[in-house]
Amino acid sequence: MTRIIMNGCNGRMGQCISGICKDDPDVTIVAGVDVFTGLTNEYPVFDDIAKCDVEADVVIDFSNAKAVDALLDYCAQKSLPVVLCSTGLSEEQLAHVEETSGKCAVLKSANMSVGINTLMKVLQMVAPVLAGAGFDIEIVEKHHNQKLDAPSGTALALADSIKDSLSEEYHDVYDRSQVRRKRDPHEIGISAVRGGTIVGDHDVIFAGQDEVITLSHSAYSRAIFGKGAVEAAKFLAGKGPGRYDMSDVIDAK
Ligand SMILES: NC(=O)C1=CN([C@@H]2O[C@H](COP(=O)(O)OP(=O)(O)OC[C@H]3O[C@@H](n4cnc5c(N)ncnc54)[C@H](OP(=O)(O)O)[C@@H]3O)[C@@H](O)[C@H]2O)C=CC1
Ligand SMILES: O=C(O)C1=N[C@H](C(=O)O)C[C@H](O)C1
Repeated sequence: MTRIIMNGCNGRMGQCISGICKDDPDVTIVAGVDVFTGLTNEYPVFDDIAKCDVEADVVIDFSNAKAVDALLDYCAQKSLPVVLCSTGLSEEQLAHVEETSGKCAVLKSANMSVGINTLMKVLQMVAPVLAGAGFDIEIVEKHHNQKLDAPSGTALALADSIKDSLSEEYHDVYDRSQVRRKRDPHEIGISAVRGGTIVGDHDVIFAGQDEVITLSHSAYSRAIFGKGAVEAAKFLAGKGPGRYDMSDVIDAK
């Protein structure tokens, strides 16, 4: 039985994961942490990770970038593996993630779905061919109107996958409102749409001369992220210090 601390337990993803864990006999949430304590849960809830004094095997985090530093310090101090899913982390926080992975197991992924993680692999095959043939690369992401960060962590991770696969240097461009020049062929344009209850759509557009290829992923429910996070928690429990990602979880299946 994998014992989970759910950081951000009263948010959209925290509640989704609480439902998934109820139906999975191999996992149990032993405690939750959330600054919002207005919900009733079947496990104790702490308003600060530092107060969470329960025995656990792993933390799943879907909270807020602001919560991540205290979480990393807690996991490092307890040598507790952490599945880090919050997005919008600063460069300093990314360095903190790297440093923490020397003290405990850290699996950081901006998207826990099988589909997006497969798309990343597909992009590494496709992008060198299409970029080599002069296709421009653009990413458009769409999310609900409650999302705090833009562009999405997934859009940034898709762009990173593409850049890793290319021999020439490419750079991300987020805002063209002040630009008075033609598009640089080595740009990866990233655009964010926010509205309604869109769970998460990502289009990777390769635009060439008289032809366009678009690779799209649409999330129809948060369960795809929740199931991935619970599988990641099972995988990470008991692992020693180091950096892991969703491809480790998917490949281990
Ligand atoms: N990797 C992935 O696959 C996915 C990642 N995400 C990311 O996960 C994060 C959460 O998403 P979502 O569930 O939709 O967001 P919500 O805002 O619905 O939930 C986040 C919860 O965390 C709480 N919170 C804020 N600060 C802290 C803190 N310091 N300690 C503990 N809890 C805190 C919030 O409280 P309050 O509302 O009072 O601020 C809220 O209850 C986001 O960064 C999102 O981008 C989302 C989906 C998939
Ligand atoms: O905030 C969300 O909702 C989501 N955030 C993640 C991101 O920023 O990429 C993943 C998913 O698309 C939903």
